[in-house]
Amino acid sequence: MKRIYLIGFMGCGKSAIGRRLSFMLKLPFYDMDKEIVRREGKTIPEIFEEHGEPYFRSLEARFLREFKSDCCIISTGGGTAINAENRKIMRETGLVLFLDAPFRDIWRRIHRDPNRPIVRRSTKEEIESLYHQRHSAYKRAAHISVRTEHRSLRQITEFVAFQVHRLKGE
Ligand SMILES: Nc1ncnc2c1ncn2[C@@H]1O[C@H](COP(=O)(O)OP(=O)(O)O)[C@@H](O)[C@H]1O
Ligand SMILES: O=C(O)C1=C[C@@H](OP(=O)(O)O)[C@@H](O)[C@H](O)C1
Ligand SMILES: [Mg+2]
Repeated sequence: MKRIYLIGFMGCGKSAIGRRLSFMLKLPFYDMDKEIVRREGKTIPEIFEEHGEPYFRSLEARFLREFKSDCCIISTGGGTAINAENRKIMRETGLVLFLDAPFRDIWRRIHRDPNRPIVRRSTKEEIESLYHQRHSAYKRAAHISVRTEHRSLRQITEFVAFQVHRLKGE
């Protein structure tokens, strides 16, 4: 089996669902943000502040270009799927799932989080506009879209696991 990628806007649940899915499917889990933080020895806000956003984007692209393992779950960052080369790599090396959450759920989850530099530097209106701008890139990248509204983490994880089994059986 190839890789399973979770994509979507900040706060849609990529990290939380990826971790649960890895327990459920007994597959290794990689959270791209955490891998980048570990390799750089800096937090995401520190990387943004000290080196700028383009440098962070180059680290995301390099992670995908150089990553070697198969049969694993990868939670991307909210901006990963915006890059065309990243989309191509993900679609060619795995199954790409878009966690499609409504903006009001997203905003409730992220607006007070100090670890997301894009949220820290923007107004609610700017984040909402970014949410709409990015939506089509997520749709383009994804093999499957999963609507998360009114669903618990457990329900979403079970649904994603079901989709993975279904596709494996085809
Ligand atoms: N469907 C959901 N129901 C309840 N809480 C959720 C749901 N999706 C995400 N969360 C919570 O929202 C927060 C942000 O989720 P996270 O996995 O960090 O998002 P992402 O990695 O996509 O930015 C976490 O505390 C997570 O547990
Ligand atoms: O949407 C974005 O551009 C970002 C999302 C973050 O990941 P999450 O989607 O896990 O919050 C992290 O990669 C960084 O703060 C930039
Ligand atoms: Mg995350």
